[in-house]
Amino acid sequence: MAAGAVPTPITVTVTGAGGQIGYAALFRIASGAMFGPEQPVALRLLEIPQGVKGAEGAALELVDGAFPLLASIDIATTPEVGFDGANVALLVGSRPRTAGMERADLLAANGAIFGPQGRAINDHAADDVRVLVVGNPANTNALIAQRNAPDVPAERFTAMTRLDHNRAVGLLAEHAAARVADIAGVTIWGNHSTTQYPDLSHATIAGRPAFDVVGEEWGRGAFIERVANRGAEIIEVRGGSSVASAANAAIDHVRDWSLGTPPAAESGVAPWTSVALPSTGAYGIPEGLLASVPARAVAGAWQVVEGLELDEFSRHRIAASAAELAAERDQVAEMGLIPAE
Ligand SMILES: NC(=O)C1=CN([C@@H]2O[C@H](COP(=O)(O)OP(=O)(O)OC[C@H]3O[C@@H](n4cnc5c(N)ncnc54)[C@H](O)[C@@H]3O)[C@@H](O)[C@H]2O)C=CC1
Ligand SMILES: O=C([O-])CC(=O)C(=O)O
Repeated sequence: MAAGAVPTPITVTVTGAGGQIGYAALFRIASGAMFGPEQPVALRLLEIPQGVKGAEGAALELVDGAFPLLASIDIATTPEVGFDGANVALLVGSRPRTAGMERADLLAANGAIFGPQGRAINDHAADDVRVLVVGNPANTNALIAQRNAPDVPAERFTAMTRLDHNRAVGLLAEHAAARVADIAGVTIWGNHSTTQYPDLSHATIAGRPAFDVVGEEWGRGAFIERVANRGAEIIEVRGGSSVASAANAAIDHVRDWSLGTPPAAESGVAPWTSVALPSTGAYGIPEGLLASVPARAVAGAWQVVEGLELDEFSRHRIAASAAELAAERDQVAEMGLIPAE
């Protein structure tokens, strides 16, 4: 690109853009939080007819934000139009859980959304499309979308466990009275559900093993329970599911994917984050399941952090969450939501 030339806008399609997470995410995307302060964005808001007014209202307010990086705003009501030329697809649109519901209850309600969206991404999105599924049950919805998009490389489909990751880091920092910036090596393994395994066995706080600082009993007990049930805790306290922290995590996820995982802080521990990616069999997770693993983004692609030693506790927890994902996969296969192998 010639010096001083303006980069081509990145087209970001946000489904459920008229809903709560959409509302919290759009303004930050427009402000440059996702791709940096030099990169223009074209926003595409995909909604169903009942949600269009919300998207229209958000679009009016986006104009009123006078964001220098916002190249255009379009509203679509079909996935074919909504994903046309999309470079980044944030699949948020789906029904949120309310008090007393488990994620499995959402499979039937939301699974049907992601097949047609996967097909539209396959047929209409840009060749470099990158997909992040936020709508729950996120991992299995992402599997449905991915399996319905056979022409898109499987690893371009991801599901969001960055919120769990950020929760784990935030709660560890709070408990240890440490700085977030001093924490490294936290991993969320498995499903974005209560079977997830927030793992501190490789974590460090200012270079010291986290278990030496907070104790293994807390790190393998109350900590895991708190992180895995944080979504329900938020629903109980706020009266609705996480919104701003979810939007924040989605932006963190796509920003790292596009710009790379930031370099190590002073503690020197090579950083990683947590991403649900189609498994290639690493760490004993059955191939194809979208399970959360430790990963870093390099040159626009996620790389799984390899070679971490897992003790019996960790292996058991990872296998249990992977088994839940396999059961969800079998359930949606029975429902005809993913094509037969
Ligand atoms: N992975 C994660 O860490 C988290 C996931 N979530 C999930 O995110 C999803 C959205 O949450 P909220 O924004 O709070 O819900 P919301 O109900 O405020 O918004 C959802 C929006 O999606 C729209 N929608 C429904 N079906 C659609 C379709 N087929 N195409 C396009 N849009 C569609 C609705 O009209 C609505 O405007 C929920 O499934 C929630 O459980 C929420 C927090 C964290
Ligand atoms: O718990 C929910 O339903 C929303 C969610 O995914 C979370 O906050 O982690």
